[in-house]
Amino acid sequence: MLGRVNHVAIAVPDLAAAAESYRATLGANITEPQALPEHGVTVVFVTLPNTKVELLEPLGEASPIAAFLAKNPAGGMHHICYEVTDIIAARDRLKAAGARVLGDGTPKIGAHGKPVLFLHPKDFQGTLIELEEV
Ligand SMILES: CC[C@@H](C(=O)O)C(=O)SCCNC(=O)CCNC(=O)[C@H](O)C(C)(C)COP(=O)(O)OP(=O)(O)OC[C@H]1O[C@@H](n2cnc3c(N)ncnc32)[C@H](O)[C@@H]1OP(=O)(O)O
Ligand SMILES: [Co+2]
Repeated sequence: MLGRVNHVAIAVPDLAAAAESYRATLGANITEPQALPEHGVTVVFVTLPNTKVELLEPLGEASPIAAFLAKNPAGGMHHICYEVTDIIAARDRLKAAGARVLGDGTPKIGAHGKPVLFLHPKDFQGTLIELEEV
């Protein structure tokens, strides 16, 4: 069911500082900041030869990363995103297996303009999983 790792996400308290650290200190290519109010985050992607790193900063009053940053004020690894070819089939298979699909189970459009869903970290070894249809 799982394809490539699309991205690994890091929640950060200061997106500009994190992006500058990746650009200037690590010499990475980074994208322009993208505000995604429906997801409650602003993102920058670090583009790498084999995958991407997504830097996330909270946006708005009800950001889903606010509690995570309260527990990890300096930031930290937040989720891993796997590609799937059929997100509805993947969702239904996971639900049938007892995994908790977050939200109402309807995919949202993610940062790449593709449908995404999230799976509860307590069901997957303490790691929040994002699925992205490609
Ligand atoms: C940019 C768009 C898109 C893309 O295209 O790439 C994105 O990536 S958007 C990224 C942000 N969106 C989301 O994270 C949506 C899904 N997340 C959620 O619905 C919530 O964050 C959550 C996972 C349900 C957590 O809810 P929250 O209210 O923050 O915390 P809880 O207290 O309910 O947490 C319960 C439990 O889980 C632990 N936890 C929380 N977040 C993580 C995490 N990222 N990784 C590992 N574990 C996590 C939390 O610590 C709690 O554990 P205990 O303390 O043991 O109870
Ligand atoms: Co993501």
